[in-house]
Amino acid sequence: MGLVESVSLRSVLDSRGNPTVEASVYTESGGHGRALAPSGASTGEYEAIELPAEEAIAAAREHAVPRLEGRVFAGDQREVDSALRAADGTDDFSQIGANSAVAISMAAAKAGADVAGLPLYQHLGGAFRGRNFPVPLGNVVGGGEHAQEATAIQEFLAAPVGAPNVRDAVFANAAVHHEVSEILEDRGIAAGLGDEGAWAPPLSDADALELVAEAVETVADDFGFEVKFGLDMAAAERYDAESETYVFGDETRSTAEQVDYVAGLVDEYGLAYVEDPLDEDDYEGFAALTERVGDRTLVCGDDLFVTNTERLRTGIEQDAANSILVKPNQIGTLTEAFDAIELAVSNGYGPVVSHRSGETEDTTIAHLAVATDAPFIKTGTVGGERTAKLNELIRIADEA
Ligand SMILES: C=C(OP(=O)(O)O)C(=O)O
Ligand SMILES: [Mg+2]
Repeated sequence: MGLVESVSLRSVLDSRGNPTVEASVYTESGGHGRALAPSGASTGEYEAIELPAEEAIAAAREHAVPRLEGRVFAGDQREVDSALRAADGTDDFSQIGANSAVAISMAAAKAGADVAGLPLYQHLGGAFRGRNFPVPLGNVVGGGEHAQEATAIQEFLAAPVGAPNVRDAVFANAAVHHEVSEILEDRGIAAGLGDEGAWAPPLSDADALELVAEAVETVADDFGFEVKFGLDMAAAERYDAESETYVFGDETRSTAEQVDYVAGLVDEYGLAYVEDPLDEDDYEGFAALTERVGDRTLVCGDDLFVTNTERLRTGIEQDAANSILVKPNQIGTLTEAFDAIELAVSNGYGPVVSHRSGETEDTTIAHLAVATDAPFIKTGTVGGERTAKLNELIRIADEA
């Protein structure tokens, strides 16, 4: 039925104007799936390797495609993904590229769904999937590696935790984005947009915190439900291993000071979410912060866990966090992203399915979040490659 007949690969544009890998999978029965790889800028040291698109395509054509065509069924995701692993033969997909791997993995899932005549979320989630929808975390202000001359903290994320449905949540985030723009205009602060479509104003972190707090309060009043906010500090990008300090703008902090600082922000601003507050090697620092504030906010590991079950297991053993960011291209296959979610959930960690700063019109992560009943999805606020996922969530909610 769903035997893979052919796999084709090409290089296309991503949202930063860089080449990325697109895969098409066709089955003998006429099923088809197409998927595109995203790309990070503030990548974790332990992520699977993204190769230059043309290199990844050539390597996958040579090593992976022959192991798939006529040999695996598109609907059998584990079989597809273990064929990709076997074809690559390394731990980090450095042979065929995690970008080729993830594009093929997601395209096969879509071809499997097509053969089964099911929407992707239903194919992935099965008959017993949950009925919840993820709360979208929407990047409204940002800097770090995603914009020049802007905040040191990478992302300020609206979190409409009280929204009654996914549509209202998505529109609340867009309203926060508009509100931020109005406040900036009133204060005469010119700002461009960062890679993810967030405002990138030349503000200190302290000023940006005040501004976003004001914007979410206004929108919460307008919409009549609770809208909080959170942060992705992307602290690994700000950690200087030699001096063992974090440098955020004009401020330099020791690890203990960084823990104090973040714990203070959680209480001062009622933060719903803090991602990568410490360096990607600092399980201990994460654990110290989680002990302090883990009962009232999500402490999420992105660069810390890189969607890798082994690193997540270490985190679980050390009580390092209570949440994991899930980016399929960090690990290379949908199977391993699923495994990370399953391990997280069974240990009380909340999975947050996530886009990358370099994105495409691909909507797989919206389906992945719904299929796994993930409590949160982080996929921007405005901009076509972000709204592709947000609008897909609204469509899924309408049809579910
Ligand atoms: C989405 C992020 O950025 P990037 O894709 O650049 O890693 C992130 O750090 O969570
Ligand atoms: Mg991050």
